[in-house]
Amino acid sequence: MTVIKAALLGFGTVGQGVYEAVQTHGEQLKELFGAELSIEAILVKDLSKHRNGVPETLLTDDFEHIISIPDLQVVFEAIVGEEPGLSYLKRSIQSGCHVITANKVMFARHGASLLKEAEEAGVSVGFEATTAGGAPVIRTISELLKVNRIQSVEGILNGTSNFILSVMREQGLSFEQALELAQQKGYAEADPSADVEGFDAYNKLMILSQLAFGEQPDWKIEDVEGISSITPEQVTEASNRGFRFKHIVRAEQTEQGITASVKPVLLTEEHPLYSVEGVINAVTVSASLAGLVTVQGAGAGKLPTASAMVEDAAALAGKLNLNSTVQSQYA
Ligand SMILES: NC(=O)C1=CN([C@@H]2O[C@H](COP(=O)(O)OP(=O)(O)OC[C@H]3O[C@@H](n4cnc5c(N)ncnc54)[C@H](OP(=O)(O)O)[C@@H]3O)[C@@H](O)[C@H]2O)C=CC1
Ligand SMILES: N[C@@H](CC=O)C(=O)O
Repeated sequence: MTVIKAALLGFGTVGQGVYEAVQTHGEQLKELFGAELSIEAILVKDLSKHRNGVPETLLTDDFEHIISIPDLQVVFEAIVGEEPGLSYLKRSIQSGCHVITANKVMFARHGASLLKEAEEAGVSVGFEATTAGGAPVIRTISELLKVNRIQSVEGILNGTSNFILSVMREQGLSFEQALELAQQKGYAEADPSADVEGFDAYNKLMILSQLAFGEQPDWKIEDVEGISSITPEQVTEASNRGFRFKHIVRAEQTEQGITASVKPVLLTEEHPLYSVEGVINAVTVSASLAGLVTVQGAGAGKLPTASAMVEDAAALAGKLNLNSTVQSQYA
């Protein structure tokens, strides 16, 4: 059987979601590609961990094993931190693979150079999953607003923070209880301080700024404010007065350059982001011709994030090599 060989780096919340999505939506992918998308190997850090629902023979802790798979065409990356993700993706690009990443920490800092390397190598980089999970904000800006000049982007970009603020208000949970729930649901980062101190939203804003304005604002990481100091009493008092705390990011093109902010804000019912609740993210783009365009959807979690990654894979239809009748060891 003709297969498109793919590898998966990381088998945590997101990696498991990608594996599941490829299995449950294999027919749709096959129809798009005219061949089966086959996950040939999965890179993990700790081989001794018990993993459900995946053949043990697929697992490896050695990237060299992955990169030496003959005719490998697609590498999905869902591991944590700048390195080794960046090096693995560079190696994959140099080997002629298309890469698809969810790793925003890495992509916020190195996305522009990775995209350049990929262009030179004639392959593509999918990064929809880096920003706003399953809500297709990257594709909306990069493919549907190509002629428009983007004036600003504003929104809620951290699912964990929005979830915490929502359940503190709705269910009267403490900050710690709400965070624990977000962790159980697979929304939070491995180090959740990235979520609640605002750095995750900061990284996503950097990615959007690069995409929308071709550059990132020149500002210091100390300017980022998270939600960790907001108390249940403040949430309740705000709610009684008709306000909701929301963690809002904003970047705007001005004559002086790009200005940006990442901070909690009190919103009234009239504000469009007031009713964006739970793990949902929303981004409003102000575009020169289209006006205000809002994209909204689940900003974190296993399947919404996997959705963004397999949709990036779907965008490779027509770019993949289907001439070889490659034999998968599993087909
Ligand atoms: N969770 C979410 O909703 C979203 C997460 N992301 C991003 O996706 C990426 C993955 O997130 P998530 O799945 O939640 O994270 P997890 O912590 O659940 O999983 C991380 C996976 O990466 C593996 N890993 C970590 N370090 C290495 C390494 N050095 N070499 C090989 N494998 C490694 C781990 O291996 P092992 O299992 O052996 O420990 C694990 O399988 C992160 O960059 C995150 O920021 C993006 C959008 C949404
Ligand atoms: N921890 C992140 C996961 C998705 O990017 C979040 O909560 O938004």
